[in-house]
Amino acid sequence: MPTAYTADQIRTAERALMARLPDGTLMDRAAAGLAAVCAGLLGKVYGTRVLLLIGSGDNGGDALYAGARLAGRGARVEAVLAGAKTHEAGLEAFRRAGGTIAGPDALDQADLIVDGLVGIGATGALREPYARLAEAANAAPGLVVAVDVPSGVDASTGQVAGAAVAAQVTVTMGARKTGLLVDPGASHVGELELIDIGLGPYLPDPDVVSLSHHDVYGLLKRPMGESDKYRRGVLGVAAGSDRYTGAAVLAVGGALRAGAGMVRYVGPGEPVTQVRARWPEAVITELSEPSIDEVGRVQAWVLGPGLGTGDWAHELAARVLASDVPVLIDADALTLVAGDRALLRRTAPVLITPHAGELSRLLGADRAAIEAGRLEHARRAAAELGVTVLLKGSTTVVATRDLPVRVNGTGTAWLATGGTGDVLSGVAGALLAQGLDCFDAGSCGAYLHGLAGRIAADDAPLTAADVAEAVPAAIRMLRGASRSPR
Ligand SMILES: NC(=O)C1=CN([C@@H]2O[C@H](COP(=O)(O)OP(=O)(O)OC[C@H]3O[C@@H](n4cnc5c(N)ncnc54)[C@H](O)[C@@H]3O)[C@@H](O)[C@H]2O)[C@@H](O)CC1
Ligand SMILES: [K+]
Repeated sequence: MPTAYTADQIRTAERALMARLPDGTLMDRAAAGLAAVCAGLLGKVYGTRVLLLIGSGDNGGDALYAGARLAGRGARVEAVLAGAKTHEAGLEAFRRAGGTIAGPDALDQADLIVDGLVGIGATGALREPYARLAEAANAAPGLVVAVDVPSGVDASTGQVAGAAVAAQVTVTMGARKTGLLVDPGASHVGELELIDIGLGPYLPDPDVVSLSHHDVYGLLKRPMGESDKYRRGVLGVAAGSDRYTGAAVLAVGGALRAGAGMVRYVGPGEPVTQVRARWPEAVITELSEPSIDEVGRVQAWVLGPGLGTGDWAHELAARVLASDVPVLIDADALTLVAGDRALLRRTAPVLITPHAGELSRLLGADRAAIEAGRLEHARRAAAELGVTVLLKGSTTVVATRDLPVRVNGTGTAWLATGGTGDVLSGVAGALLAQGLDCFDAGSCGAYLHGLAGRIAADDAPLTAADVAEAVPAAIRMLRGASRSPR
């Protein structure tokens, strides 16, 4: 399971490791790894032009030592010294190897630009001249390799407060940093290369984790010989209204494709007609009153897509939430809960699946602040509301109390289209009904949904129905990856 850490966690581990090693060993390991990645990108190192952007700390030191190694292999290496001071020993090694100092104009001639401005020691938005150099590097024609963290990205949170380097490759030292996995930071990273500097034994419990194919395949339930549809999990779906019918069709579709043993759909006349036409597999209860008394036993509910937010919807939500099984709350039901927090007073578990706008209503926080600080707000919602939170968006994160947040690594920008959230609630709901807890159902649901999105899109537009359709292919892909040697 890939793990990531805050800057403070990394520093503490580095101190413990450094105490056991001769001075300079870690930086030497870091620089060797960085130089090897740069050499791989350059192909033939001899005769190429490399430009280092050097800040005042050890991040610049890494870059200078790596630059010295590349100069030793015949590259023409220049450094722009951006800080009031420079890592002395690194600069000396760089000069000894034939490296020279240049002005920012040299950026345009470089085949490869190494961003050694700041790493885990940065605080706040990049100051000048760093900010200007970061933007010039992004505009220059050469490949950009970030050392440890793209400068301008907060290593611990992924927040980007101003200008930031957008790298093609980020070479990170010792362990992944949380900010490399969470947007907006994650979108500045490019390919992520992890250099082993021996930090492993000194690392604490991770700040965040991201699941792999193998992890998700291991968490999913598979039908056994004695399974029947009831044992495979019955999901109730309370969704749709006479005004919004599509959401119900998509949520039921997501649930069926993700392997629910049975889906019991409840709703008013219009969506019932649509669901019946599209999904003859669903068992349907048409509601004239907002009640679930006539619905048979279910192991979990999905509540909310297209439900509406009037009195009828409120009453149905109250009835579903009064049940004693896990409930996934999405879309309109999140609006209902934001207006009436008492609905959340229940003993069985709750998984909420908001996007930033829905979470802003639940927390009374600014939407832009949530987009900028996804982790912090997902954690806060889990703590304040006592629920598991799946915060949707460019990086989906799943938070629950007292466990490292799970950051979803699948997905594609093509998923940002109407109805995909309804499919996700069906997929995660099916996993809840199969007996996964809210945290596993949310994180595996997001993972499968993202993977299905990639399969469905294949670099072209998709519809929400395509995503539901691709869920079985996503599950097969997990199986294939889990079988092959790792
Ligand atoms: N500590 C270690 O043993 C190792 C550290 N390594 C490298 O060292 C880095 C950390 O080095 P440092 O702790 O020296 O910190 P950094 O080099 O990340 O940055 C600190 C310097 O940047 C300046 N700075 C901070 N915020 C700024 C801003 N917003 N705009 C402009 N300047 C700003 C500070 O004044 C300080 O001089 C890691 O990211 C990694 O690259 C690696 O060599 C591995 C080993
Ligand atoms: K950097």
